[in-house]
Amino acid sequence: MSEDAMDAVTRDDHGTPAPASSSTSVAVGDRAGLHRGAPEGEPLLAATDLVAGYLPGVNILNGCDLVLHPGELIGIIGPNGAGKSTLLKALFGLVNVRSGSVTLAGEEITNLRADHLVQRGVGFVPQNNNVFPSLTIEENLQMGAFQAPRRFAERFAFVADLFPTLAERRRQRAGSLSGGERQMVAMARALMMEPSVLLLDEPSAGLSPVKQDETFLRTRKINKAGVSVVIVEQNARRALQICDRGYVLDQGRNAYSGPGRQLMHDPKVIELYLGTLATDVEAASTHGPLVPPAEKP
Ligand SMILES: Nc1ncnc2c1ncn2[C@@H]1O[C@H](COP(=O)(O)OP(=O)(O)OP(=O)(O)O)[C@@H](O)[C@H]1O
Repeated sequence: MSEDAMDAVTRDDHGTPAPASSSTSVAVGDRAGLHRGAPEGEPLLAATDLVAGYLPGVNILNGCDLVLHPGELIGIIGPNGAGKSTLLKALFGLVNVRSGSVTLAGEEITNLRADHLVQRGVGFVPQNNNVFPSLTIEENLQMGAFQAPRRFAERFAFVADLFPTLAERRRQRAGSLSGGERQMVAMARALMMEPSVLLLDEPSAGLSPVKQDETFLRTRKINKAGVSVVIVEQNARRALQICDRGYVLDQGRNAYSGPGRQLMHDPKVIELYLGTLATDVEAASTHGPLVPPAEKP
C-alpha cells in the first residue's frame, strides 16, 4: 500500500463544526442519551457533568459526561481544542474539577491526586514526555512499579507477554528508542501497577501510519487482556474502529455518542468530524478493518 493511501487514512480529521441533530446525535441537555449503547450495570469509571479548566474563570470542560464499563474500550474524539486531553487529565486528577464528579467503582475520586489514583488502579499514559530517556526500558518499568516493587517480576512477565520486544531489549536506553517503541514503554510502564482502567492520551500522535495502526492494535490487545481503556485520539476513524463506544466532544461538551462503528457511519459525524467514509479508510489501511468490537472474545 502506498504512503499516499496511508496518509488518507490518518490525515487530520477535524473541522470546526457545531453539533447538529441526526439519528445518533445527543442534543445538549439530553442526558438520557449520553451513554447510548453502554452495557447495563454499574460503570467502573464515571464522569458526571464535569466542569474544569486551567485558568481562573475559563472553563475548558463545560459539563462533560462519560461512563466506562468493565472490559470496555471507549474512544474520545472531536476537533482540536475540544477538551479531549483535558477530560482525561480531569479524570486523572491533573486538572482541577470545578464541579461535577468522577467515580471509580462507585467511589468518589474527584480531584484525588494522581499517585493515589494509581494505587486505586487507574493508569495514565500522557501524550508527551512519557518515558525517562536516560533510563533503560527495564528501569522505566521499575519506575512504573515503584509503589509495589515486590510485584516487579510478576508484572514484568505480564507486559513482556504483551510486548515481547521490550523484554528482548530491556537493557536499551529509552532515549534511543523510536517513537513507537517509546509509546510501547509508556504503555507498559502504566500497566506495571495492574490498573483496572488505562487512560491513553493520543497514543498514535507523531507516529507513522503503519506505527499508528500497530498502536491501535496494541491498545486492543491490552483491552483484551482485561484492562478497561479510555483512549483520546485525533485519528478519529481509527479510534472508532477499535472502540466499543465513542464520545464526540465539541467545545467541552458531549456532542455525539454511541457504538464506535455506528458513529463511524453516522452521516452527521462523518460530515462534521470525520470527513471521509469509513469504508474508504478500511480500504486504504495496511491492516484492513481493525478488529471490530463484535469479535472480542
Ligand atoms: N496547561 C494549559 N493551560 C491553559 N490552557 C490549556 C492548557 N492545556 C490546554 N489548554 C487549553 O485547553 C483547550 C483544550 O485543550 P485540549 O488539549 O484538552 O484539547 P484537545 O481536544 O485534546 O485538542 P487536541 O486534539 O488539539 O490535542 C485548548 O484551548 C488549550 O489551549
